[in-house]
Amino acid sequence: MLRLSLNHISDTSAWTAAGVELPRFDIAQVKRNTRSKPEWVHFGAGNIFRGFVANAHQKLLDSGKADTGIIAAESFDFEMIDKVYKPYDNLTLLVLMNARGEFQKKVVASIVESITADKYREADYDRLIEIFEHPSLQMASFTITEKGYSLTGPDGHFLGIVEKDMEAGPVQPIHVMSIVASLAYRRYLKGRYPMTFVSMDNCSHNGDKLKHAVLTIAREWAKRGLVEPGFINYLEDERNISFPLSMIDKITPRPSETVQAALLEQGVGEMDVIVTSKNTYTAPFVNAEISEYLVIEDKFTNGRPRLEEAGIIFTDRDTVNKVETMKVTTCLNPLHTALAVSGCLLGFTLIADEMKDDTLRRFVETIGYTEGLPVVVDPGILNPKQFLDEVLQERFSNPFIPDTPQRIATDTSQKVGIRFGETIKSYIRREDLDPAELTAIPLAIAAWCRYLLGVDDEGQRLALSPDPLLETLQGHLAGVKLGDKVSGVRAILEDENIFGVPLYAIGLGEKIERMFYEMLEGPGDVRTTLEKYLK
Ligand SMILES: NC(=O)c1ccc[n+]([C@@H]2O[C@H](COP(=O)([O-])OP(=O)(O)OC[C@H]3O[C@@H](n4cnc5c(N)ncnc54)[C@H](O)[C@@H]3O)[C@@H](O)[C@H]2O)c1
Ligand SMILES: O=P(O)(O)OC[C@@H](O)[C@@H](O)[C@H](O)[C@H](O)CO
Repeated sequence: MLRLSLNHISDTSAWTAAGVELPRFDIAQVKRNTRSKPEWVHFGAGNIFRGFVANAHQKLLDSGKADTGIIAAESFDFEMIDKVYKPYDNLTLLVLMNARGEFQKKVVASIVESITADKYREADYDRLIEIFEHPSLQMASFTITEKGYSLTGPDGHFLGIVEKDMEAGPVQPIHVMSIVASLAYRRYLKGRYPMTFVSMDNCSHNGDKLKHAVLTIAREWAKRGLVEPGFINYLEDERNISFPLSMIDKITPRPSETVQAALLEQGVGEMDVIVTSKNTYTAPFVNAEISEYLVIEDKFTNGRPRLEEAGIIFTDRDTVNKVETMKVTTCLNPLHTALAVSGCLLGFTLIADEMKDDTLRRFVETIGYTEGLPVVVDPGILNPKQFLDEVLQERFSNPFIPDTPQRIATDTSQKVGIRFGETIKSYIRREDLDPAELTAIPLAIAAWCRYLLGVDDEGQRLALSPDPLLETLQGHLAGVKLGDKVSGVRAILEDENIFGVPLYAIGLGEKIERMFYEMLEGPGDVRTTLEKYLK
């Protein structure tokens, strides 16, 4: 039985016989190079990082175009490092699946160190500081989910840990944004060396969001005299520290037990899927689709790996902004969220199965083609219609991609403003369009509110995916049952922090409420409401 470790992959013939591609570079040498000349740290050691970003870098290592690896830093869920990085020598088995169900298997070894950004693990934390004090460091990248950048809670006030970090200064940070600010401060003190921070999360203007969060923390420290004013200038000056925008796209589902079982049949063992106590789904393998796009604003202050030679597009800010707007607000993520909440309500556990359902297919086609495309931003480098065609006809429909509505429904409160609010804003801006005429987007929002009830379309209890606002949102719907004609749904819909638009002022609030109450009438009425509006 093959087991993922540096020792085991040295038996190349056994892995090759199992159809697994192996790294073609000298891992020990790259590890030594990285130790003495660290160039790239990544925060958020999750699936997309291992399945896409690390694999892209491996292409450079394999072809001799890079000689240092990536250092994975985990600031939130330390169990991942302890359970799927260290025991497997930081290796990942990447499984890419095409629409015929064939696996392309590859060992990704470009992550050569894994570190917990845990102030109680001194050796790790000291190494992180050493890395940030090193002039060679070119970039820190991030896939920490949208909520990772959030410093405030539902009430608009700073989170408790953020307040503590602001009081304590750069010595003992807990929140990932404080950790980053504090490491940047060490770099500033050491030599004011330049570097670049690249957010690769699915949020609009991700680089700006990262910059805003890091600067907010730093400014609070400066106000309290805990850092010098020069540090703020250092962070603000784009010749020192840059925060490019990016757009990342590759459907990377949670590791699936079906894939684990198939790997076992193909002779690869010890691939257990782990759900950590912080609810991260992780495994020694990552399963993903083949399609991938990563577009990054080319604004690096201390050099960068030649990732363009691994298929990554570097371009100007305006183009990234457009391509990200196209994907996150129109052509992929809104459709995903609509399938997520409706799929959970209707008992689906696979996105591809939802695409076989006529009503749900019509639902996302209407959001994409009918409501999204008229206001889509055309980035020039990718054609929105072709991108949408590929999403709907190939990517979502691929039955071998084990993606679940439950994964995508995670943190929906953090995403609806971007995924639906931006299109609604475009309808408000355009004189020839009226947001009140929209149908499928309000239906998706109504379905999300109906989902928050925690009762599926058959009237059975529904376990909801984690969401930082879940308690508050469910509080508005407390005691509401099927058949009720009153509820606190209006309080949810009125919250402009969530949707980014005043739904009632633009004639959508009442419409969504109406749809919500129709879905609430009785068992089966989520489906009948969707059918009624999507005829
Ligand atoms: N999976 C995909 O299909 C995909 C595709 C494109 C973009 N993305 C982006 O990448 C993000 C991560 O996706 P993934 O598949 O790697 O998820 P994952 O669950 O495998 O990993 C999430 C990572 O974020 C960290 N994290 C979670 N909450 C955090 C917090 N509050 N503070 C700091 N770190 C936190 C976790 O510890 C983990 O390292 C997504 O939220 C999205 O923005 C994902
Ligand atoms: O990762 P999230 O939580 O922002 O969103 C869930 C999915 O919509 C997302 O991961 C997509 O799979 C991804 O954006 C495809 O590129």
